[in-house]
Amino acid sequence: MSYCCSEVQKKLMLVLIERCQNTQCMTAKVGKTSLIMSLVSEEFPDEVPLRAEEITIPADVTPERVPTHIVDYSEAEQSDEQLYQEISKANVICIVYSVNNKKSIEKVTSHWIPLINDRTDKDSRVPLILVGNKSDLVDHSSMETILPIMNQYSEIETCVECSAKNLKNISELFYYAQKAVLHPTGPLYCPEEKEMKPSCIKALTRIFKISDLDNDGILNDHELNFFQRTCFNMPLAPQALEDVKNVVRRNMTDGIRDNGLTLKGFLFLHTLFIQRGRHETTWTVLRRFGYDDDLELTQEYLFPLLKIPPNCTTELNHNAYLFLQSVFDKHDKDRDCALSPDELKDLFKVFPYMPWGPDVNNTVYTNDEGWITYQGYLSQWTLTTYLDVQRCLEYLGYLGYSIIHEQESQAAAITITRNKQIDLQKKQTQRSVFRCNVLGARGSGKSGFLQAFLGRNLARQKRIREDHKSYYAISTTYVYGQEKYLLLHEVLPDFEFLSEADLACDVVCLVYDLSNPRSFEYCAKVYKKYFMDSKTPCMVIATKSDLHEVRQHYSTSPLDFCRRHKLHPPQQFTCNAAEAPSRDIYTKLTTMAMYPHGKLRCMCACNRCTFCISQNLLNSELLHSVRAKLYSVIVNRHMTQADLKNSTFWLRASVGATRLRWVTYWFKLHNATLFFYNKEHGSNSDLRGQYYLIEIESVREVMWTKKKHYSFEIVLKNGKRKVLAAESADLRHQWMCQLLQAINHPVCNTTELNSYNSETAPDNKGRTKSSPCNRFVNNQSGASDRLVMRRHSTEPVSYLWSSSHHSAAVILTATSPNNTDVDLPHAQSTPCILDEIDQNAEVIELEHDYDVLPHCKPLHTEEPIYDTPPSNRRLSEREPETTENIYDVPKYAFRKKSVKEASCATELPEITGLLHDMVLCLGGNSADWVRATAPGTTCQP
Ligand SMILES: Nc1ncnc2c1ncn2[C@@H]1O[C@H](COP(=O)(O)OP(=O)(O)OP(=O)(O)O)[C@@H](O)[C@H]1O
Repeated sequence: MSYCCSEVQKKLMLVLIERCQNTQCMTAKVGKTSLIMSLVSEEFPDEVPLRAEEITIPADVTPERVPTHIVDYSEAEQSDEQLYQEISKANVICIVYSVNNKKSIEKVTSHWIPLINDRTDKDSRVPLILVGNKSDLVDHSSMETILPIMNQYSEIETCVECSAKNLKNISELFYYAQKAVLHPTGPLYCPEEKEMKPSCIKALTRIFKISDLDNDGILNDHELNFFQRTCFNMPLAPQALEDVKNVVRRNMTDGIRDNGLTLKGFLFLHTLFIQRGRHETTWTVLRRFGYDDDLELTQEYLFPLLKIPPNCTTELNHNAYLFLQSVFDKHDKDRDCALSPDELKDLFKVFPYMPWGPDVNNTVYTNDEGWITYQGYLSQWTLTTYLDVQRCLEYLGYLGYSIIHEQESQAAAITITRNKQIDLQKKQTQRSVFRCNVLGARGSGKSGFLQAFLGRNLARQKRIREDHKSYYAISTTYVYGQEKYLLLHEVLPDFEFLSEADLACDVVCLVYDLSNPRSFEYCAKVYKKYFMDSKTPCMVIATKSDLHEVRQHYSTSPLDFCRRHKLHPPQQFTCNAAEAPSRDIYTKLTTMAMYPHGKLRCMCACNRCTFCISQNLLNSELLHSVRAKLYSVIVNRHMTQADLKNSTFWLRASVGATRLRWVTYWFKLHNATLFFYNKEHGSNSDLRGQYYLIEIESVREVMWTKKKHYSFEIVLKNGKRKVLAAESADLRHQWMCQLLQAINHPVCNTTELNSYNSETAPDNKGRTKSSPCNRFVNNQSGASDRLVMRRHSTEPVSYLWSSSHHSAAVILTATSPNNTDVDLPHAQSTPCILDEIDQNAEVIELEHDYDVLPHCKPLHTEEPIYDTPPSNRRLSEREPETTENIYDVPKYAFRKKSVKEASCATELPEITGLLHDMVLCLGGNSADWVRATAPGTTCQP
């Protein structure tokens, strides 16, 4: 339950008044000071002072958690002036009478209520509580006399009979006093009419609409649960939900439809709560949805604090877009991806006013019927967020963003971008919205340029009414695959009075009419005066390019002007075409805005100017082939030096995602590179690829038992592995030594390559182990890990292993299914791969980039196989605990529940909030309810 902050902070002042004007009355005191003293000391005082000291009850000991001041009034000690002062300060006033003293009851209406009303504003009447003390002295109730008074004066919130002597209803009296302040009846209900006030109906209707997530006019079970959880932090048990609906069904005909609660049923329930004195339920709902005591949305709710540092802009974040998307979907009933006038009206029903005027239709994309499309709708929100973030927050508040998305405040929807200066320094930006100011002389075609961005040609633009004209246009463009918003703003052509806002933007468009000789002059002047020394990129646009171009009456031509100022040449543009105008120019503008440092390629398409001619030359076939030749010469320079005649191995590589096919390659180690070719003794043209030794992290021997592959593995620094295999153990050893020496591994300078024959030492599961092997150099056994310098990787793994062919090796690239590290012996346990190796396969053409071979069939393994027992691996290399691996749910979710948690899990949710009140209000007759909700005798209007 969340109250509005200001409400919780409120200090509640309670004034108890009783005044005796004659001695007779003095002897018959009604006992207000005794009431205060009984509350404080919890016993009836024998001796009572004329007036109790002002008492402050701290928030944590009051039922509603509000600090409460109790002020006593004594005529003997205080003047009328002091009484009036206390009345004006009070939030609630208790008028105490004595149940056995008729005169004191009469004075309530004859004296006290008029006196208080005279001193308070009619619209903000202070709530009154009638307190009948000394109930211990009579055996009848004063309620019969009091009820008509309550009906007569709406400011009387409640009445309570109590006894200071036997402490009956003392704490209840103060509870009602607090309640009268925190949950007043006045704004909600009209006792005379016996119905809710229009402002309350309006607020609850808005709440209903927001909670009706699918906008079908019914709160279904899901929506009711969401509502209950949102307002009362408590879900509804399914049975309880049914009970509630049954209760509404019994009480009215159209309160339930299609098994859901209608607006009528919803309002009926709240009327009932209020009538039965459960105002706090309605108030809880109202406050949760941002309302204050006057049923206005609070400033804190609509305008949460949001500090925007200079040079930063405001954008909607992903969550906010998702929310707005759901709002659109909910109102686009005919699913045509556009909002018809009725749909738009329905969407804004939760607003106190219509926020979008007809100009919005000329600011964003619309469909053929002129209705705002989905894209247009999001664009308009983006525009509001960018130009006026406070307004955006307000609108989001009306739509209930923070409630539906369970956010702290509307401010959670906003992203404040990085300071633009930092973006410029770093030469990169994360912004999504870029502003382009469009400047130009009168009639130069600015409006046309804006409207063309929204896909409207001249014919369509002519249909726009002058009073519906917009000076903004916003839509999306794609720059290098990223979707960005470009916001065009038409600046009034008031040369002398361009404000800072007119100048501040990410890119400038200087527009001139090429058919008007006086048009360019304005652009030139504006540029020189405002933008020449700024870092804002500028683009000159020659509009109406379908018309005859005339010479501009300016000292230099537009093209020369652009050249002189290092601007792009003027971009020709027209919106006078049958089809929608091209969007290229807007993409270019966005690109310039995003990368103000970058140089765009020539954007002119005239094919006449120098820019176009050089561009064409650069793109020409001739230049391309020269460039390619140069490139290949440089790249191959290294290889031409290699002695290609010395190739001694041929290798195969896998191709195909589902079925492994093998390609044979010949490998050659030259200097710091391992080349592979299509052919044995292949020339440069047969070169298929290479590995640089610098990329090799380790080399080790691997082997498996079934096939006699003399294999060794190269682990690259990027985590990939290649398994090569020689036709004999000797050759493998030589290759390994060569490679190890090449990567400067010390082992190759020694005779430490072991002659351990793994074929003779399979592990007890029939798998082979990885082991260095070199029977020609040194036949020591053991130390099998010494050449193994592997690291576990989550990247795809590659295998290479030997074929039985002379001087050949096979390469297989595979991706392990779960990105787990799989070793070569593992591959042996997947016969599907091995069996498909065609040892005699012919050369098959491979993709050029060997390292990006298509993925092969995923490997299905029951258990991973490691060179070293998992316990020997470093902690970081170990597999996580299986329990953590098997379940998607994190481990902590499986922890043993505490007794409290366990009991919570099995129990049904506690019945509180809406349901609680429904049960209380509707479960029995009113007398039962009065007893249930208020111990002691209380009456409500
Ligand atoms: N390609 C074109 N061919 C012929 N007429 C055109 C062309 N483009 C625009 N116009 C016309 O030129 C006139 C001026 O265009 P537009 O209103 O776009 O200019 P503007 O710069 O926005 O003017 P203002 O400064 O008065 O707002 C309009 O009447 C428009 O119909």
